[in-house]
Amino acid sequence: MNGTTPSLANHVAFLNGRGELPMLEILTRWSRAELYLHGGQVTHFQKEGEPPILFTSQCSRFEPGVPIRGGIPVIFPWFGQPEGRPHRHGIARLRDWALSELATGLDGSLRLCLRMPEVEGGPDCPACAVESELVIRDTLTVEVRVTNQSERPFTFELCLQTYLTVGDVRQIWITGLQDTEYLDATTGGRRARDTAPRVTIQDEVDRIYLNTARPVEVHDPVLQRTVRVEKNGSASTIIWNPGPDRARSLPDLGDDEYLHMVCVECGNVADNALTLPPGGSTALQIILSSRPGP
Ligand SMILES: O=P(O)(O)OC[C@H]1O[C@H](O)[C@H](O)[C@@H](O)[C@@H]1O
Repeated sequence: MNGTTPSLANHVAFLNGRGELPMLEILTRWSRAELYLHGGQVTHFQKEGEPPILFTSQCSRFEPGVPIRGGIPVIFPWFGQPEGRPHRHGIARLRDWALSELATGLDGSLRLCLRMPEVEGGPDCPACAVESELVIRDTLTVEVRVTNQSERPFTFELCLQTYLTVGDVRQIWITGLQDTEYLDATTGGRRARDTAPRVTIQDEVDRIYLNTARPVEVHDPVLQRTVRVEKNGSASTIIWNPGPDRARSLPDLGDDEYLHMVCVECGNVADNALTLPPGGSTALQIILSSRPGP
């Protein structure tokens, strides 16, 4: 390390997090983040002088074998609960990932690489490698790469299920999805087309928008800011808020917490599921940023 590179020790602490699970706390000159090796999951990202950008439930469980409710779960190799699959949203959010690289940039950014334990191949998932790379500064960049290490084509779904903090979900509006077809999970997956310039949320919303590469912005008049979710390598965007009734049925989400979150998930799911040839790789990237004003 040369003299101009900021020292890692001043920026990263290895801690026992909630439930005694291994956690990294990361400080940069712009921001603070937390990352659990469980699920390889970022659970906190906050810019100096702003409310957190990511939401994590106060009621989340932090236990081996159970997903963390909040932050940015990695969903792979299936989305939801297809018939015959053992867990909702796949295996990646249940595994303990390993830290493979940690480095400071000359500008003061922090870069981390993580690896999901090797999948040797079985009925639920063929042999594959799953890695992620995070860059933390005044923005948060997360990239997940999947490589098919098996000898046959591998079809799968992949998604970064970003939970964003909002002041009051009933007052936000979401842009970037106009004229996009979606599957509405609240009506059994019925197809519809969003013609409105803004998505607003007054009750449960659970939509898989298809064939859209556009960034999405969440405009928040209560927190007086706009959060932007840019993406690369993603054809689907999912918008989810459980609304009051579903929130009450989720044991790891407080009854009123649905008011303070919205998921803007980027990936390739449903019609946009990916197929990799043997040896093939794919990368999915999101970049989260915020600016003042709704
Ligand atoms: O409760 P989970 O398994 O974490 O799923 C939480 C939510 O994830 C996605 O957003 C899906 O579109 C929703 O249907 C689901 O309810």
